[in-house]
Amino acid sequence: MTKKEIRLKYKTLRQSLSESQIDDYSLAIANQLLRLDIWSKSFYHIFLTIEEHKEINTDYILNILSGKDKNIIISKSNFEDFSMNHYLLTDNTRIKKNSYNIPEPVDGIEISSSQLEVVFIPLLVFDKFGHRVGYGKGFYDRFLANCKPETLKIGLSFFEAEQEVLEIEENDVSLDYCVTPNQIYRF
Ligand SMILES: Nc1nc2c(c(=O)[nH]1)N(C=O)[C@@H](CNc1ccc(C(=O)N[C@@H](CCC(=O)O)C(=O)O)cc1)CN2
Ligand SMILES: Nc1ncnc2c1ncn2[C@@H]1O[C@H](COP(=O)(O)OP(=O)(O)OP(=O)(O)O)[C@@H](O)[C@H]1O
Repeated sequence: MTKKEIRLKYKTLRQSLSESQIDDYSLAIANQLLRLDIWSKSFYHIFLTIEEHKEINTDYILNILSGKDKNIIISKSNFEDFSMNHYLLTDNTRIKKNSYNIPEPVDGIEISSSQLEVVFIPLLVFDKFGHRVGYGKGFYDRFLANCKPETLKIGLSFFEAEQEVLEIEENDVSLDYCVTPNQIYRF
């Protein structure tokens, strides 16, 4: 399938999920993550849920991270150049939704991409090769290109892998792992 076809398929699939399914699957994904050997690092980047797009509820992962006393980093997206700036999440961080319904920090201590050790990545679809497809603005491809090569890239998905996504481009950054409610994929 092409990226366009595949985006439509998974947007529709997501919209069919009930609130309780989203909650159950999000918890299952967080529990799967505990089985990965990724917990000895310090700097973890996580996305905040766009509820309107029925994304994974990342609150469970945030709880794990704060329970383990990790540095938690969240981003602000710039829709003019599709870049992201990263900030340390603290007890004082004020979060506000932007015009795309993405919850974002208002301000805070800025962290550079090169400091990140683990990045949890939102996606619409992934395939058996670790290719990922998002909303099509290239935010994460640009962001991940600025991380160190050894930074762990972990996709989170409600649905299992597609056989193959066509039209993969040079800029598309592949995943190291993808975690679903039922499975851990290693690439
Ligand atoms: N929680 C979260 N944060 C994220 C991402 C994500 O996928 N999830 N992104 C991952 O890259 C970037 C933001 N990318 C986005 C791109 C488009 C739209 C959006 O609303 N686009 C269309 C229509 C949406 C649709 O396709 O249904 C619009 O303009 O209305 C939102 C976020 C950075 N932060
Ligand atoms: N590192 C980069 N530098 C410049 N342009 C880029 C880069 N990465 C991706 N792009 C461009 O961004 C556009 C969208 O890319 P793509 O379709 O892969 O987005 P996506 O991965 O689905 O979206 P997102 O990362 O926002 O979830 C493409 O035109 C692509 O060429």
